[in-house]
Amino acid sequence: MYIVTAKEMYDWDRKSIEEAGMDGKLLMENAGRAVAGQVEKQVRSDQYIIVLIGAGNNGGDGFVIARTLLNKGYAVKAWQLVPDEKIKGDALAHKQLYLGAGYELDHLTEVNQLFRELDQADVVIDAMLGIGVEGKLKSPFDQVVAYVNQTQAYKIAVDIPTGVPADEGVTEFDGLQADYTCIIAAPKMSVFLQHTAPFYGEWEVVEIGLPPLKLNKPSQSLWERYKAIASLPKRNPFSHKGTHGKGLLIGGSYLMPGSIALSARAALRSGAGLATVASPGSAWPSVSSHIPEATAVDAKEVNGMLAGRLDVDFSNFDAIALGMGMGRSNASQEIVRQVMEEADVPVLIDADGLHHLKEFLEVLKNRNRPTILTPHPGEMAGLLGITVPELLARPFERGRRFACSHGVYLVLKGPATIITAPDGTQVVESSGNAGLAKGGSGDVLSGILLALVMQSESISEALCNGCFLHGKTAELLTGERYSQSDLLATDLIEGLSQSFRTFSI
Ligand SMILES: NC(=O)C1=CN([C@@H]2O[C@H](COP(=O)(O)OP(=O)(O)OC[C@H]3O[C@@H](n4cnc5c(N)ncnc54)[C@H](OP(=O)(O)O)[C@@H]3O)[C@@H](O)[C@H]2O)[C@@H](O)CC1
Ligand SMILES: Nc1ncnc2c1ncn2[C@@H]1O[C@H](COP(=O)(O)OP(=O)(O)O)[C@@H](O)[C@H]1O
Ligand SMILES: [K+]
Repeated sequence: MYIVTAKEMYDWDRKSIEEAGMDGKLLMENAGRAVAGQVEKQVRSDQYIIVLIGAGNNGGDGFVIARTLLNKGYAVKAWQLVPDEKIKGDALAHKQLYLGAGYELDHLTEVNQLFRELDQADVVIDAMLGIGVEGKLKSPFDQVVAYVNQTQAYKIAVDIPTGVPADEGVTEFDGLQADYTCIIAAPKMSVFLQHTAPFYGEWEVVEIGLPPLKLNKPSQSLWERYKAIASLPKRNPFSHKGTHGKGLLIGGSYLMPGSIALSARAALRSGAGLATVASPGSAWPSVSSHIPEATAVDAKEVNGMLAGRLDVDFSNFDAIALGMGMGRSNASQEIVRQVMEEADVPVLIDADGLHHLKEFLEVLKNRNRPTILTPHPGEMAGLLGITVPELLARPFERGRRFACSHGVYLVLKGPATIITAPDGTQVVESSGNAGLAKGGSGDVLSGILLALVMQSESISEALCNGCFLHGKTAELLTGERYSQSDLLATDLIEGLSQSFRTFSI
């Protein structure tokens, strides 16, 4: 499923009408009917529904929704919030169909009158503004949105909650706080941004009859369950341990032995054939006690942290993951540089590895084999030299620019993880929950990603599937045995079995 900007959505609309011969009024009918269908699943016919209608095509959808629900016997009142002359084009055509069907329309003359009605409503359908919103909400929408937000009614937004921008980059706005949003045709970018996503509530996308073959393909899409099921690695009955990849994991330190142990264990639980750990000797007993299946290589250390160069032939491995629990000692930086310059295999860099890498980012451009960076927003902001709020205001654009200019795969982690390929293609993986907001989940993810990179033809698919398994495991576990509060990274590793059995079929 594609993720669109407002411009891409308008472009789809235009192409459907101008090049594929669709009729704008038909698209609006389809949109309104599809939304009404979702409303019917959630609302009883004895509940009092108010539909709030604005001036543009979002308001046009509102007329269709109100008419469709009234046709089916629902208790609906439609309120037009703008003067008659503001309603034009397809929206006007649907207003006329609404009135032609004999239904009543209330006009906003005095807001307190509407507010009294809103106090009585069980359900409010927000068809005030959609993707056409520009700037801060003007009167009366600013007052109406503020009032609706504090009512008890169940709030359903059409396409996008009023006031919320469709695109990234706008951080100051007043938005309607929806319980549920019925999104038209494709999710907008703001569904996945941390400052806008909460306004959507639960959301679903409805299909409205746009002709897919005639539409431009946006460079952002959403990773979905069916894609994971089709592309997760399958075990060959005649395989041996070498078939599934020999991974080298570099990291850990005397005071942080847990991270690398979590990564190594997650890699083996995710199908890797062999996991070899390069950690300081002082950390190794602790690491091996958590993952006896892993082997070790000798590594020099100073003050319990990796130091100097590793005496390892990187060509003996199929991929490397670097940085988990490594610590930030200057002495460890040399290893990061060595791996980046000498390892002719895919390399994943996480955590403290990213901190060291920041000092010599130019090395990325010289690598012949894939490099994967897996920062959380704090680490990404550090790589870019900006603040976290600056990053989160435009994570798609910032991430794309960085991945393209440095030639890397970027896994920008968060509630919605944005995976960018070096060609700028972006996939959002949005599974998981706040059970993952705990130290160690990132280390588990690194191990899963390492394993999948070694077992997949496509790096992008491996990264999407790795994030999918990580998030889905958290969902499965918190739906059964655990809660989001008590879930540990170690539980996540053991829970991977359940995800593989569910999705890798
Ligand atoms: N394929 C498709 O794309 C389909 C799209 N469809 C639907 O169309 C929607 C997009 O419709 P759209 O383009 O008419 O924009 P929309 O969001 O209704 O707003 C425009 C109005 O808002 C007003 N306005 C703007 N900013 C404002 C502010 N700050 N404060 C106050 N007012 C403000 C602006 O007023 P003006 O500035 O002109 O006074 C103008 O009148 C889309 O979300 C979906 O629901 C479906 O029907 C089916 C097919
Ligand atoms: N609220 C959340 N919802 C979904 N996923 C989350 C949430 N919080 C964190 N995650 C996921 O958990 C992981 C945390 O990684 P990271 O911050 O590197 O953790 P750590 O370094 O502590 O192990 C990422 O994959 C992130 O996407
Ligand atoms: K809306």
